[in-house]
Amino acid sequence: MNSSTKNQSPRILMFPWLGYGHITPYLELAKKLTTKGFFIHFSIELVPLSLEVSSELPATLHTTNGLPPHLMARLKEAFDGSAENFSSILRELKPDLLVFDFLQPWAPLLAEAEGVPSVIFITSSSVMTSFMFHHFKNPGAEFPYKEIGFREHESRFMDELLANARDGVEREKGSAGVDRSCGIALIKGSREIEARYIDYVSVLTGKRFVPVGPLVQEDGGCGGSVGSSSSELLSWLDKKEAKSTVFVSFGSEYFLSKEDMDGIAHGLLQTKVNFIWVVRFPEGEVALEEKFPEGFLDEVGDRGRIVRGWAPQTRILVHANVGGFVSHCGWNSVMESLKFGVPIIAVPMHLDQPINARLVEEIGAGEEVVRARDGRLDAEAVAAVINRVVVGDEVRGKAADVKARLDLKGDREIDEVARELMSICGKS
Ligand SMILES: O=c1ccn([C@@H]2O[C@H](COP(=O)(O)OP(=O)(O)O[C@H]3O[C@H](CO)[C@@H](O)[C@H](O)[C@H]3O)[C@@H](O)[C@H]2O)c(=O)[nH]1
Repeated sequence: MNSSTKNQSPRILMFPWLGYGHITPYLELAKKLTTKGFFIHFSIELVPLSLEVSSELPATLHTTNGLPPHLMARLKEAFDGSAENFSSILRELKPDLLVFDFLQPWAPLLAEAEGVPSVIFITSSSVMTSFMFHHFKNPGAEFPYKEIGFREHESRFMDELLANARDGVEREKGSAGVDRSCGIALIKGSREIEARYIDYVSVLTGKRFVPVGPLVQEDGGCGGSVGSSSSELLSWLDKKEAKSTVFVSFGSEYFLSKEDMDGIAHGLLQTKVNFIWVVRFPEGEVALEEKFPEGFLDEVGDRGRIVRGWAPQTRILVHANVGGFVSHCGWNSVMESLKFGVPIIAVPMHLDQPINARLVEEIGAGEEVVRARDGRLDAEAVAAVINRVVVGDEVRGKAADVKARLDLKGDREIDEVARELMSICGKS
């Protein structure tokens, strides 16, 4: 954008939390808003990592998952310690608006001191956000939507979330920064699938939540180039039959346990579907034979592809030969699958994922593999759900309906967001 456009356009400073699942929705929102006449500044690298944290970080670790708790606390401190740098950025840029993440609820206070209004943008689902606020505001009371909740074997996740929430309650009086958001709160998602949860979280917080839409690239990013190993993978997929292949991936942070690896591997073997499975391990490069059940890789042959570390997920999901997504139900993965009409075989792991998986079942665009009472992932259950979702018509049909509804909605949600933000910037 040239400097004259920059001078006339309302300028937004975006400040996501430094995690892949947070940065990408902020980038997608930024791209959409530039098409609606905004100029975007993007700030992510603020942490003074010279703080003793960096020397102690294990070399193979690429996420905060599995980070020793004392280092996690230190990392959080380092993030909070970036406040001073952030103030100077605000002073220098003097944006018309700050868009901030709920994990950095101190940012709007600094913006206020510089006379800059702020709007929160939450990258989690509305179902999860309303569920959490319900528990902040009404401890002990049952969530009004009965199908949404943790199962017995997942109770520790609820404890985990509430422990985080308690931290938030102490630091932010339970608002996670929503109170400081100017007029509205933005959230990733669409009224087409979450209307009642968007309304409920608005009631709970007294703040109008405005969904920004799925924020998924229309064509799965097919315009850009991919590396040679990815292009070889996509050529392999081209040769398979329509809707014959499942994509198996568990986001950017989680490492599967040995038991879950076995359950999924044996489950896949019991079906006839083709598959692409993205695997990563906390210890970095290890021999695949050590990680999969004995004989698995030979038995699979050309029916499956194992990808180490990272695959072009959206390109795979948009491909006509993909018929299902075995997913942990991270919110970005759910939105990508729904946007491309790919039915979900839900295998939630932790955090918000079980709640997102219940939503996927509720809207009918997928089915969950229900674990045994002790949390075990049963191969027969994995295979049965894959077969129902990929080979049967019912779930696929519902996923196609959801896609059609999201497509029909088009850019109307982002148009509304742009109108709201223009008015907060005082430009409408
Ligand atoms: O091989 C891969 C793996 C992931 N992705 C992309 O990475 C993102 C993954 O995001 P998500 O599905 O949300 O999973 P996580 O990375 O696990 O996200 C974290 O953040 C989410 C949003 O707050 C939460 O819902 C999750 O529980 C939490 O683990 C998606 O855009 C994927 O397309 C790839 O492109 N290739």
